[in-house]
Amino acid sequence: MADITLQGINKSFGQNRALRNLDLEIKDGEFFVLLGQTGAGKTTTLRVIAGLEEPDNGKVLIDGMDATNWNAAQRDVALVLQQYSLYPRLTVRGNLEFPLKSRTQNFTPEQIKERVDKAAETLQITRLLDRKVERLSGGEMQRVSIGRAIVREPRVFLMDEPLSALDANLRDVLRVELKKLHNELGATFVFVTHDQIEAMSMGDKVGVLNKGQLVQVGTPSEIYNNPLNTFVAGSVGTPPMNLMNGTLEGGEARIDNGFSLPVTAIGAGAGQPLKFGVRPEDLVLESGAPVEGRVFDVEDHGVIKILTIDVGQNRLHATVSAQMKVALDDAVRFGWKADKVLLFDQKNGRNLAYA
Ligand SMILES: Nc1ncnc2c1ncn2[C@@H]1O[C@H](COP(=O)(O)OP(=O)(O)OP(=O)(O)O)[C@@H](O)[C@H]1O
Repeated sequence: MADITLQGINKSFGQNRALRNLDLEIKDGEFFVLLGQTGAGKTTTLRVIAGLEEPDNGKVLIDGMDATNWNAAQRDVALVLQQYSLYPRLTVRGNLEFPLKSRTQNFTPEQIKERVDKAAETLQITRLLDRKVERLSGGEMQRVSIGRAIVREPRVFLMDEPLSALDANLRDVLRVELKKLHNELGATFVFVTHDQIEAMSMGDKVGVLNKGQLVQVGTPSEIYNNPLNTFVAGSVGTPPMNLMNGTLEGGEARIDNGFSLPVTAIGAGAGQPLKFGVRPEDLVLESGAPVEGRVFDVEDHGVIKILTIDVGQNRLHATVSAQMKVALDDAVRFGWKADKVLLFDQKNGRNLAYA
């Protein structure tokens, strides 16, 4: 079990600044998700925590102790990767035993068997123990790689997009299982992904990384409901938040080349160029609503429909009930939930509620 703290970490590869003054605090036993697009610095952050990458400056603390100069083995962390990195010719049991048989470990054969059997049971792969790894499916292989981390009983599990090579159904199953595993083990998990659904559904805390900087850390609902800026607002939600340029006048949002609707006054933002943010589920479609738009696209998702609506020069997404009868090119009327509209500074993208 361990707290992890990164303080002022910088890491460059040549001209390329992968991490910029990164501060991060992960609490003991937390399921912490690092969310970011490709190249944001997620893997580099994990490798710095693991002791596989040396930061140019800054500190890594584990349980409050300065671990910056500790090697990977001293840190007692286990890394699970997207690529399985298993030994294909060994059996599942052979792969699970492997980390316990290295020269620096002093486990008796009984202890090894006990740990392997326990991990296999936890991951429901007992029936596969004698099978060669090369004859497993992708999902089974990923369970084995997680098993290889579990047998070591590390203080921290570092997971680098472990589900991204799996098909969607299997990803859903393993997402739930990983959360259960985290509860059972009570260990600290740091989980890296570019998939916002994974991040929001798994994390106790989510840290949003952009260009080597941590933009916001919060619970999934804080990140969703109160994004620090337009970058975070656009990083979570399917489809993401609608963002429209406009100004605030007399308690109304005047959307450029579009429409006017009331917003709950927050006492800031009048007279300056703004971006108004509203989630697709906070647009309200009903006859008699104040604004008219035209349906550009309809996506039927079974339980809900996602409409793309053109209003003047703005293109908005709205989530509606699957029962709503609507077709391409229909005229629809909508309003919004005035208390759900967020105001962002148009220039720097910051949520005015944070300013
Ligand atoms: N060993 C390396 N040599 C040179 N550049 C590197 C190296 N490792 C990472 N980088 C660069 O550092 C930046 C951050 O990379 P990193 O792999 O941490 O991002 P990431 O968020 O994990 O991306 P992805 O989702 O694509 O894996 C990228 O611009 C990458 O090209």
